Amino acid sequence: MKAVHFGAGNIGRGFIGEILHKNGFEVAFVDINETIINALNERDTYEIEYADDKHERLEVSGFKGINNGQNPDAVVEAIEHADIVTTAIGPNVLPYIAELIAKGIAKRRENNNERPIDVIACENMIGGTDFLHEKVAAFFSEEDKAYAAEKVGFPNAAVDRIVPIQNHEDPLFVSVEPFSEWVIDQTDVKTTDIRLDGVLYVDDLQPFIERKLFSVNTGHATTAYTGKFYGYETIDEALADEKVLAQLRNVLGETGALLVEKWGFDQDKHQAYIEKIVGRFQNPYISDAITRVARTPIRKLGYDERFIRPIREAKERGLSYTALLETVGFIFNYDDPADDQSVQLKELLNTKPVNEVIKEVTGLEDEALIAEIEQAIQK
Ligand SMILES: NC(=O)c1ccc[n+]([C@@H]2O[C@H](COP(=O)([O-])OP(=O)(O)OC[C@H]3O[C@@H](n4cnc5c(N)ncnc54)[C@H](O)[C@@H]3O)[C@@H](O)[C@H]2O)c1
Ligand SMILES: O=P(O)(O)OC[C@@H](O)[C@@H](O)[C@H](O)[C@H](O)CO
Repeated sequence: MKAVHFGAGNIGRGFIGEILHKNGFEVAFVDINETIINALNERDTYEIEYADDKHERLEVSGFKGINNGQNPDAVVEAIEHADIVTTAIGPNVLPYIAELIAKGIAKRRENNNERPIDVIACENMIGGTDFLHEKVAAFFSEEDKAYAAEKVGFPNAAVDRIVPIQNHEDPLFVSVEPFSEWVIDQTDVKTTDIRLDGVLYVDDLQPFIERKLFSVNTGHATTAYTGKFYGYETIDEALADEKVLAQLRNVLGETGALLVEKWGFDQDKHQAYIEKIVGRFQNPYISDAITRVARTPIRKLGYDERFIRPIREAKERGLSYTALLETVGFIFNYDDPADDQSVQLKELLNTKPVNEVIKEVTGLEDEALIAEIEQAIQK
């Protein structure tokens, strides 16, 4: 079995690569990072270390690297012969790889390849694969469209594992938290004979992705932006401060109340899920930079993203969103000169009225809510 995976970064090598390897796949990692691609081609193995007191390691083998910037034809060829295509490159990058995926699918059609294939975006985004599908379909001919409707699955997915930025001499070595969860919407899967061990296949992904995004990611981002406000550099360091921990717990209390009401989750089980998350963030064997978790703040302020969507839905249901609003205030005040979106956000705030910036980045039209956000920013 063959897989093509876009993005040989932290989660790519540290989770998707792990699962594909354990399931016996040969993996072609596609990336523009020359150091990583060269290392993948020079070496037969790389190691994953599980960050706990045992420090166990897994040796991953059976891979190669393709630089899509330098060798796009090799990517098309790899997709032509693959059983599965996965991505973990960041939502903003998905449009840039869409054409290559479309070309690979067109090649399969031209060669009368009857074997189905699934394309799965493993990004932190609701409807990530739907978004990628839309971008890929824009490059389809009418024949490709008909072929893809029959032979190409685009299932949405949720992935969860904390993989911080790696600073090792070995560019392939990756240290990951032991916990992991990969959930795939099986209703859109076309390769029904492939069932990846380590993946949960479900009929309705929505409760899973919302639970993950609005607990793990809303909580993580809350820790990062609140932590940065109080002068910290890493997530574990920030959570040692009771003010940051309290903000995290308050936010997870608000999204938890929403999720329990919306999806009918068992209250106690959800509380246990929250406790697990707090423990994961406090993992002493992981040092996760606030700049990584807080990266691309404009994306994180999006209409369907980890803050604005739970705020909108909590408001609709008459639930509390005070702590979520406070965190949004911290995001608008976030400053990382090395993050393009942070710089862009500052520029917007320096050149336009605050309520206009809020509308622009959040997509909100609810004037009362916009005013509440403005107050939170000023506070
Ligand atoms: N790291 C985590 O803890 C984690 C967990 C779950 C989900 N995710 C999601 O996975 C995605 C990737 O996150 P990450 O932390 O692994 O980031 P990362 O920066 O470590 O990896 C992204 C990789 O994509 C590559 N890339 C960028 N542009 C590219 C292009 N045009 N073509 C090919 N490759 C390109 C980069 O060189 C990099 O190696 C994000 O959507 C993130 O939200 C991350
Ligand atoms: O990847 P982002 O920028 O959407 O979010 C940053 C982190 O919260 C995220 O990468 C988590 O580590 C991950 O989602 C845990 O599963």
